Amino acid sequence: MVAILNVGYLSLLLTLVGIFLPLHGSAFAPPGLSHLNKRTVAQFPPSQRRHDESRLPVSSSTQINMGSSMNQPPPYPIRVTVMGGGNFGLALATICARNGIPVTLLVRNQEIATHINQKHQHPRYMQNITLPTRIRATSDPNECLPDATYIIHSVPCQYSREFLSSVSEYIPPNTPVLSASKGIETKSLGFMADILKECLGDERPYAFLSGPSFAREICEGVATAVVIASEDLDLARDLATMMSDESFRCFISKDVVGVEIGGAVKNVIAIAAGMCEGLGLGTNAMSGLVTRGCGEMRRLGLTFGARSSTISGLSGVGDTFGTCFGPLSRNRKFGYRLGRGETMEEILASSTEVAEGVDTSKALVNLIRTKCKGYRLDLKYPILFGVASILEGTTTPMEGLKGLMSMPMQMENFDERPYEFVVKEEECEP
Ligand SMILES: NC(=O)C1=CN([C@@H]2O[C@H](COP(=O)(O)OP(=O)(O)OC[C@H]3O[C@@H](n4cnc5c(N)ncnc54)[C@H](O)[C@@H]3O)[C@@H](O)[C@H]2O)C=CC1
Ligand SMILES: O=C(CO)COP(=O)(O)O
Repeated sequence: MVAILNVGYLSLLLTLVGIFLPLHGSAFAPPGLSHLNKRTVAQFPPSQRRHDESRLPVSSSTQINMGSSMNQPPPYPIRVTVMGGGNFGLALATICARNGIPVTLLVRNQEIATHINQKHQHPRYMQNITLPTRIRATSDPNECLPDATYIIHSVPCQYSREFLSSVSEYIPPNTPVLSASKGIETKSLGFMADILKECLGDERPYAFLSGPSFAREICEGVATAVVIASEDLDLARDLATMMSDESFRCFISKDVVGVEIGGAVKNVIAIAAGMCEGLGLGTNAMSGLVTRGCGEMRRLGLTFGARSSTISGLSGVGDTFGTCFGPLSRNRKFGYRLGRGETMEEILASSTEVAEGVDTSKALVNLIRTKCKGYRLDLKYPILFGVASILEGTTTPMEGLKGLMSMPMQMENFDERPYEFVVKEEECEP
């Protein structure tokens, strides 16, 4: 009996190890940077060689105090700057620091930078988390952007344009930028890819990180899997290799649109899921709502050229599950309070956290109205339109629920052929 249990335990352990092994590592390769460590010191990641040869090797300021770390630094000079010292910026900087990479956090205020440098904690975000000593913070873009090998952007979507415009002059034309922000800008109806290209130019290589990845769990070193998408697969591969370690596993993709649509829509579905819980509904309602929400995400994704497999992947269904069912989501919490009967004004006045789904919801329905063909789009996207009208104050969560429950009968999947046709086809089969 003990032997059987041990075999079962061992195979479960091996499965988990398989899921979270670093991107290029063989089953028993050392964790983190295993692929990069195979390269000689003279070699650099292919995306860097191609885009930025003139700027390698980087300045000697790379050799800052390494502090204590689990992993060895990569065998070539590299430095990362994370723009945005909020929850996720801190988490992304922590991942890089854990992998031995000198990382600078660009924050808005020098007092916060000094606090982080001295106490290795953020005064406001990530309470009770001690940051790796390798993370340095500054409020001076000139100090950390011109010689960064990679720049990570982690400022909320609605503030990104203003922020990027203020720092663009410090970012050299070829430096690759990895965006971790999720959402659609209300003014332009653009995704992060559009905002970045408009603010930093469309020649530079961009990548987009998304998936179920709560900042706190990352900082606590709990196993997390994400996807990094880029039209430049070499860049996605290099970033994924650089960031993957024993607790952070990056997959790669070329489907930027799909990854961005998932990241934006899941926040709106999470608000709906929170309302469902706040209304006191049960597991049946929640499961039905989230599944139908993912269907709307897929419909929108396919309209915009995303791959169906991306929607069912980490950045789509995966992040939707994390955000709708996990306790940490700010969007789910926002929806919960709405479902309990609080008004938008009350929630906004008493909350220090940004629920990005609120703005994204507005942007999404405008985007659908502008870009999608057909009439009664609200019947094609009832959850997305329903959340928007609740946030606008034209419907209550209870009325929204009643609306969903009295929808006209329709095929479960929008791309299914009508039933009669399928029957006829089957009848014709030999
Ligand atoms: N928190 C999380 O667990 C995750 C967050 N993300 C994404 O990362 C991005 C950043 O999110 P968080 O770090 O959680 O946000 P946050 O609300 O914790 O921090 C926002 C940061 O942006 C900075 N900022 C720069 N310009 C700003 C301006 N004009 N107004 C307000 N803030 C400004 C703030 O100083 C702050 O450091 C978001 O798009 C979010 O969707 C993605 C995955 C997980
Ligand atoms: O995107 C997230 C986790 O993947 C964070 O979600 P919230 O913004 O709802 O907290």
